Amino acid sequence: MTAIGIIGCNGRMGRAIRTELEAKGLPYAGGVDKGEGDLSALIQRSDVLIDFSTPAALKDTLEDCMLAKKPVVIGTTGLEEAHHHLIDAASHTIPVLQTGNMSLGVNLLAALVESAAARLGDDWDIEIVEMHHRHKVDAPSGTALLLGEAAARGRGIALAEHKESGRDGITGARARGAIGFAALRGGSVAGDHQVIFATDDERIEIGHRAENRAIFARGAVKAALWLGAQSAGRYDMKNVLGL
Ligand SMILES: NC(=O)C1=CN([C@@H]2O[C@H](COP(=O)(O)OP(=O)(O)OC[C@H]3O[C@@H](n4cnc5c(N)ncnc54)[C@H](OP(=O)(O)O)[C@@H]3O)[C@@H](O)[C@H]2O)C=CC1
Ligand SMILES: O=C(O)C1=N[C@H](C(=O)O)C[C@H](O)C1
Repeated sequence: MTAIGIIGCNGRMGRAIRTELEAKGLPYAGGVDKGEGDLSALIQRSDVLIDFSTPAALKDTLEDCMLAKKPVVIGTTGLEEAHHHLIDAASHTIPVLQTGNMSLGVNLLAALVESAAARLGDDWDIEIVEMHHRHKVDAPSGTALLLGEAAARGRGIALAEHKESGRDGITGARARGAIGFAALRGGSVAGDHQVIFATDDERIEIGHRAENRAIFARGAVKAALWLGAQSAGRYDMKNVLGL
């Protein structure tokens, strides 16, 4: 049976994944957390790694996984362009799955958003609103960015060139074709996302609400079991879920 190791094992997601492994009777190879545990030793004794920690940990994780030729599932968000380059480079040596959201619901939502964006012209403004618990440190959320990428793909544009986030003060009118982001933080919200398509006189709103972290943990474990049987390459949840 596939033994799964967790990077960030004591965090909210680390704990949720341990609960999921126990519920499914799957072997837990152990975990590391900030200043706790030996990363290389964990990777050696694991068949697949799951990372829900912090972007700062990613470089060491990928390097050690490459040395040991172990697949890794990356759920950590707040990743920048340089992190994505590291993932691309590692994926030539090992299987790597990275996603801003492990749930079936959000990944299906992304497919719907891509399809709607492909059918609607750029006189339909796209805005993405997300709300998360008060402890979240990154914005926009990884999921909001995943949905923004889906919308941009549908439109045949690059998100980086059309992203508008953090509006404040005299911002000027909205640019035609922009994809906007708004981030709310408060309470214990596990993760709400809404995609709004707005044109003159009408609006389409589609969204997803996570009721707790079990959906992310379930997706992460499913992804790890799937990734353990893949060859080197970069994957996302669409590959796992067959979407
Ligand atoms: N893709 C998805 O589906 C989901 C992604 N996420 C993302 O996962 C990440 C973790 O979320 P969450 O569990 O809520 O956050 P937490 O802060 O609860 O957990 C992160 C854990 O990682 C630890 N950590 C920090 N640095 C390192 C390091 N260098 N090596 C190992 N562990 C480290 C933290 O320790 P300390 O607290 O001491 O810093 C903490 O225990 C976030 O980026 C979040 O956005 C969350 C849910 C779903
Ligand atoms: O930090 C969280 O909690 C979550 N992070 C992910 C994100 O940034 O989208 C996924 C989920 O929404 C919960």
